[in-house]
Amino acid sequence: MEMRAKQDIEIGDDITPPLLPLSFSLHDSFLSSHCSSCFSPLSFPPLPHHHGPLYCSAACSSSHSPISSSSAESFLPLTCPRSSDLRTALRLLLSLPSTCPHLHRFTNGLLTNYLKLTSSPDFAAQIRQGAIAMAAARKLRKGLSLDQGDDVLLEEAVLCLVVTNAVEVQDESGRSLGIAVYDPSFSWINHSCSPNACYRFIVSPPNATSFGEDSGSALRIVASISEENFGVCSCSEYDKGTEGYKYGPKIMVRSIKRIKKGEEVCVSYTDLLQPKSMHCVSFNFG
Ligand SMILES: C[S@@+](CC[C@H](N)C(=O)[O-])C[C@H]1O[C@@H](n2cnc3c(N)ncnc32)[C@H](O)[C@@H]1O
Repeated sequence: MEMRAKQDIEIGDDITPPLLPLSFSLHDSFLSSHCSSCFSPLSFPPLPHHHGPLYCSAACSSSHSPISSSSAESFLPLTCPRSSDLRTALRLLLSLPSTCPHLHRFTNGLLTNYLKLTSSPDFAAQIRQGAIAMAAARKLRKGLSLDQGDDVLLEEAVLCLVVTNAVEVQDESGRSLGIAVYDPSFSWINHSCSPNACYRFIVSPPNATSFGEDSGSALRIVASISEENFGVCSCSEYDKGTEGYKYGPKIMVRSIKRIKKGEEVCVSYTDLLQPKSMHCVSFNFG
């Protein structure tokens, strides 16, 4: 899938409204200093060696802690590498069907890239290890233990979905606080080394209106089926999307060039200040 402009767009225009995430998680190193729900800095000093979620307000706690506890993330081993990926995937599983009908794309329209990602034996082993940790946590929450023969395909697919679609959420100083997965309005936008749009985050506590949030901008892009997906899926299958969060880091997309109606809208998935040769090669989209 790809996204195209619905109309002519001028440079510097907002092309999406602020979008709330479908799932998100702070990186381990920010769990003790930032709110796990809205990602704003906590007003009290960091709690050393703290691993679970902390919240800035009762509103954040009541919106997020039920999700955090039903996702089974507190049963993950403490030493999991990149546990923000696993927490994001576990939280996403709460809103997805418990079976895995399409390995290639979930019913919310998001691509998993399962076959492509698991074609590398090293990466396949990492995905499997993460999926086993997730499946074991889900079973432990029910007082059960994972059996050797248990199928972890659903967990593997959702972890691949996170790897494919999650973006690093940065604060104003460019620090990467955690990751978030957004619905197809954002996630269907492809990468370009010469993008015509960029994105930024709105990280603020509930009820605080941040700059740009009240701009009243509408969604000015529309899904289009790329050659690769032609005949495999139709946009209407995914129109409803998945219900996301009420709080969390919001994302907005803005044009950085004039874009003509029908033209594909692309962002750069990486820091454009890196040498060009590096970031184009690293995605291996060839
Ligand atoms: C966030 S998704 C973007 C939407 C995706 N094209 C889809 O059909 O859902 C990221 C994935 O899209 C594909 N992709 C993104 N930009 C691409 C590009 N410039 N060329 C080829 N594939 C691209 C890669 O498979 C990548 O892992």
